[in-house]
Amino acid sequence: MDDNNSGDSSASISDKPQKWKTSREQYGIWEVLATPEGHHKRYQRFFQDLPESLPSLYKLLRDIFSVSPKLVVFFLLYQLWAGCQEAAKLHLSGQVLRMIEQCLREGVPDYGALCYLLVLRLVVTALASIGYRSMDLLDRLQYQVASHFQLRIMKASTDDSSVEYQNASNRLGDVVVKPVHSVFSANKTPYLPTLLALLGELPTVYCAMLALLSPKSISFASITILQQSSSLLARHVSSVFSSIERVKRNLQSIHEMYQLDAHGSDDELTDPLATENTQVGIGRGMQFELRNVSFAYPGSQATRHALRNINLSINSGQFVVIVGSNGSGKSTLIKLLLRLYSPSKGSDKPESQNTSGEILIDNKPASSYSESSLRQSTAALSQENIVYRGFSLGENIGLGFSPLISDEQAIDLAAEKAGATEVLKRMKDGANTILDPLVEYHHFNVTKQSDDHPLRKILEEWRRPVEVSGGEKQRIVAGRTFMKFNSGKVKFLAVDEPTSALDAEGEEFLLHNLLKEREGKTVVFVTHKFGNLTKQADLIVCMKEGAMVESGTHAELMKKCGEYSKLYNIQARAFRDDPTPAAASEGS
Ligand SMILES: Nc1ncnc2c1ncn2[C@@H]1O[C@H](COP(=O)(O)OP(=O)(O)OP(=O)(O)O)[C@@H](O)[C@H]1O
Repeated sequence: MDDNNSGDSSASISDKPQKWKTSREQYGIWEVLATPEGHHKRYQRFFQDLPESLPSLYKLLRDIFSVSPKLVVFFLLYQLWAGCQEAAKLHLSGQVLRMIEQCLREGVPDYGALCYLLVLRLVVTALASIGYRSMDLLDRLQYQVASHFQLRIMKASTDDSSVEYQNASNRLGDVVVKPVHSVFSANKTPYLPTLLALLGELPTVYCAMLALLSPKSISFASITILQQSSSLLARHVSSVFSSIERVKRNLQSIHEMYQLDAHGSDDELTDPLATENTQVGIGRGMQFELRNVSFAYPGSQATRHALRNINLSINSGQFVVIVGSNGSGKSTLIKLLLRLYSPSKGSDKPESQNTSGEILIDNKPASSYSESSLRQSTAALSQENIVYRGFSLGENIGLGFSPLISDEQAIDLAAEKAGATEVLKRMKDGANTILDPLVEYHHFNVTKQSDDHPLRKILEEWRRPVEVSGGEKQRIVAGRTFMKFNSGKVKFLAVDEPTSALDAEGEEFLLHNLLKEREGKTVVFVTHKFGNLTKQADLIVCMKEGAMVESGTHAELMKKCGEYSKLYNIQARAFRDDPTPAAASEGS
């Protein structure tokens, strides 16, 4: 969003004299534009538009009725009842009080009439509570009406997809527009709210009984005080109940939050990474040792492990390349090194029976490091290109190291290393471009206004999509990784095939620049593309079906003529004049 005028609470937006006065205000990250209008003007406009809108309103009501006549009739009856119930309750209360007054004055109680009125009052209260619960049916009506109109819009604007929509909608069944757990628990306890509403009537029943049985022991003042204090009490009790309910719902999250907090602060004291940072500073990459690591994804239905019996040592500062066919476990291995998963994590869960082994980082168990310090010490670049909504492209890069999120120079440098400079230059607003700004309009139908309305013009401009290609997104995300290096704390760089959408030149540029950042870091790349990368690697790990089948340098593995050399030759063959397997098998 353009915030050039932030803080200017009533700057005029257009140069031309307009009949609209537009104000611009900043609320946090939101920039709010408005053309304030007096109430009388709004009503005037409403009444002017009314005759034109009446036929459409009539059609709408007819359509809603056609969707579900039964529910509509129920809705109307409910509205009628909702309007009457409070009046009925008030009327009956008055009758009961009059009857009690008569008892006190004349001392001759009319048992039958008083009991009749009390029962009637209780029935009305119960009906009011049941009626309120029937709002679920109205939710259902709302859902049916919404689907009906969505289908109509689809039919009018597009093609056959409306048939698919209708089928999908039919499959959804009679759902209500509410979280399913609230529907479930509401159905489980249908009588509780009614019972609570009836309990609220107890003071009235008590007064009536007292007036009948012992008229001398009560007075009007005591009845009034009892009624007032009991309604106050009922309100407080119900608010206590709802607070308990809220606490109950959030108890687990509160508990988890404090556990996280406690875990974080304990770890900070004992975290080997934190101590090393302060004692010897950075200067060497992380060292990894995997001992007999087997791993299955929690809850996975796969019949074989994602990783099987991996024994691997990665020395500090090494450049390692992991290769292997699809599904061989390369990304999983990286995720374990990044401790996004852990072979022993969640050992109390049944699925962890499928995971075993140990990962050591700098000769200490990976679990002895806090997750937060590991996150600080690692930088990961993967195939996922997430550009966060609501942030500018520059901020998306800056998020890699948030203390410098407003530092244009640092962002420009990171963008340059990732090959994203041209992407930013291409945009009208450069690094300030927001790909998909969050735009809301409220209260006032901007799109219905005349073409020269200032808000309409701005809305159209904001909604105009800014397109970037997949490769350009990859460059922005790579910029975020380069930004993270500014922290000076990164000791491990994990790169998982981040160049799938990049052109050959962009790929080479990015990989070259990433390798230039090797100093003081252990670097692990996952790749399908052999060649320069594997030839430069200190160690190549070759994976097949979850197992590590080979490891060594390019020259060592080519001599072995095993899995690595087979995969390498398949790629090399494509670049040879004589692409026959025989020619290819001659080696590197
Ligand atoms: N989140 C997950 N949940 C369950 N199983 C998974 C998950 N991610 C991967 N797997 C499974 O684990 C195995 C190894 O997957 P992994 O992504 O590590 O392979 P890969 O070698 O990186 O493959 P590719 O070259 O296609 O990226 C595969 O069988 C895959 O289906």
